[in-house]
Amino acid sequence: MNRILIHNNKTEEMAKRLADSVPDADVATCESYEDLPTMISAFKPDVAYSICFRGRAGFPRDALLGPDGPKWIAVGGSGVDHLAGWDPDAVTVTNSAGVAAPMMAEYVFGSILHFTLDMPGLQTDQEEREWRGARLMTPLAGKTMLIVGLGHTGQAVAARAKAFGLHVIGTRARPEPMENVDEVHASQDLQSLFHRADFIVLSAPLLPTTRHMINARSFASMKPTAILVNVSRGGVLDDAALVNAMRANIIAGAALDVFETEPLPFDNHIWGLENVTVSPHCSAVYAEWAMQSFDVFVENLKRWQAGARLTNIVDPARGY
Ligand SMILES: NC(=O)C1=CN([C@@H]2O[C@H](COP(=O)(O)OP(=O)(O)OC[C@H]3O[C@@H](n4cnc5c(N)ncnc54)[C@H](O)[C@@H]3O)[C@@H](O)[C@H]2O)C=CC1
Ligand SMILES: O=C(O)C(=O)CO
Repeated sequence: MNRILIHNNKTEEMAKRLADSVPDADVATCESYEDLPTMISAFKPDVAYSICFRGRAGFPRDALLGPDGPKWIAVGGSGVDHLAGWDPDAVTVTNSAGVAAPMMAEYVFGSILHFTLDMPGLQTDQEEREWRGARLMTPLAGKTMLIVGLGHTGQAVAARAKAFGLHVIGTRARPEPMENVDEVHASQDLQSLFHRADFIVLSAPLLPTTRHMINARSFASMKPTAILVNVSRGGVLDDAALVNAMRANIIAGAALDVFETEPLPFDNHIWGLENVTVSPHCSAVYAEWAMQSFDVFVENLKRWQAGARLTNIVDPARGY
């Protein structure tokens, strides 16, 4: 019988789903970061379904990857940077990439439209009961969107971008032609693309090679009218460079869902920047997301028990 540990902040429904779908499993649950190390040494799980549900600070990575840790860690999201450095010969890491991609694409377009329809200006007029007349709208059709990271999320964004009539260019680790993307470029060509983009969407994994991939040099090449949306990881973007760029009006707007430090500290300068929206790492979160992600794991668990190859295995060097 397999020992399966569910490490999440809503374990009850998951344990029930597991009991229904995989009845011959010994299941334990843990809803905190603090209790996980003790739980792992007592229970010695074969498998852990684990999600980074409270931010990276205090995440019990070492317990999960330690000698009593599971042989398979199924991450209930897409990003696995909180487990960075795992040895793939000792532990297999899988994810649920793709589940939240449609939601994140809606977040991206909601954020862009917030700026292009001048929602802040309209809100001000309404609050002041002031019929100021037309505020200038910016149509999306004919503009260029640069998607940095054409994986599940990037491709979901691209599909919606095409419906808006955007010209879509993007980068990925292995460039190959793909639907809804007019030009797919290699990741190392990124710097040469910024000057063409009206909208820049970050959806690449955080790796040593992508840390601060968007930096002062990148901002210097962007259009002053550019709008940046980051739904990937805070570390992909150099926060200090962003603060400088926004203060100097080097770009027009930014929508940020992820930050180098999460939760974003009270005194962080980003909170007070003009033309910047801040959301607390929630672009993927909707009511059904947790269980839909868990279902990816359950299907994989059936494969594991049948001795078949797992899906969604993440390569630690590539991050996907
Ligand atoms: N804000 C949130 O709540 C969420 C954030 N994420 C973040 O977004 C990232 C992407 O998520 P998915 O689309 O599901 O991942 P995915 O694994 O489907 O795609 C990642 C893509 O990034 C590309 N890539 C790798 N290195 C690159 C580089 N140097 N430059 C450009 N592209 C590169 C790969 O070719 C791959 O196509 C995750 O790693 C995670 O960090 C994912 C889901 C939710
Ligand atoms: O799936 C991910 O990587 C997330 O960040 C979910 O919040």
